Amino acid sequence: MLCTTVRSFSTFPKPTLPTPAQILYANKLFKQPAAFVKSIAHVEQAPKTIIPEVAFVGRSNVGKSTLINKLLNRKGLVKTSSKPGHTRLINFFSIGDQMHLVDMPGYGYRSREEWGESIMSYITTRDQLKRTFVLIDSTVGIKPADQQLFEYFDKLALSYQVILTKRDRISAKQFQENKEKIEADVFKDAICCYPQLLVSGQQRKGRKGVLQGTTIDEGIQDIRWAIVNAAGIYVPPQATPADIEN
Ligand SMILES: Nc1nc2c(ncn2[C@@H]2O[C@H](COP(=O)(O)OP(=O)(O)OP(=O)(O)O)[C@@H](O)[C@H]2O)c(=O)[nH]1
Ligand SMILES: [Mg+2]
Repeated sequence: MLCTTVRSFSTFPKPTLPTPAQILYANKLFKQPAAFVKSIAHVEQAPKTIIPEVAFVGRSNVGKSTLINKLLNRKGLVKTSSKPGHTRLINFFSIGDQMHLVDMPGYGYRSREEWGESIMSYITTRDQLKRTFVLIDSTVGIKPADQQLFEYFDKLALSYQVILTKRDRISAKQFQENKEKIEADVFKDAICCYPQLLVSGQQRKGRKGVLQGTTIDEGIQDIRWAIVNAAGIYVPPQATPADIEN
């Protein structure tokens, strides 16, 4: 059986930060035309392509749809709402026909059973799915449903990575405290989780959106690189920005 070893947080691998060339590559890729592909209720209806996919999951209202718009530099391509439970189907968006971003309905609003059926079968059976990004609201932290999901991913050896959202809603000090707690909770037993916690947020008017020493835009760029990397695109660490431009 896979994933039976429990590693302590102190031995969890250190994240490898993207190089300027890798970030440039990811930003260029995300400038390609983005389009809505289709909405599905069951995995059998998913696009019959071999394009690599990454999926975004998390509690209702955590900011999944908003983040996809931000990654694609589009305002209204993905429908968002201040009311939880807005996204009801599994929605596919393409970038330059090279990759699919998959927006999922949230959990924690309607029954988990209902969420579980269609989404779990997509997550567990879809070969094209290369990584699932689990969004956690940085102002709220990890809830039992998130914890259950992490355990499920680890049990099935499915790779996932955590993105902390709504960074702009709390002070730097509060964010740091919440982040450390989330980090300790996520990595305590996780063995299939990528070690870099990613961060997103909205820019606030009249205030530079700062994320742990970097800007919100830089946080979004790191997420773009993580997606490109998950899709299996390799940009060697020794590549320079000039290599990418040429
Ligand atoms: N301040 C702030 N608000 C955000 C952020 N991300 C999302 N929101 C707001 O949170 C609300 C929910 O965002 P959505 O993107 O629709 O959330 P979702 O996770 O797709 O929700 P469901 O589809 O219901 O599962 C909207 O009002 C967004 O404007 C963020 O980073 N900062
Ligand atoms: Mg949504």
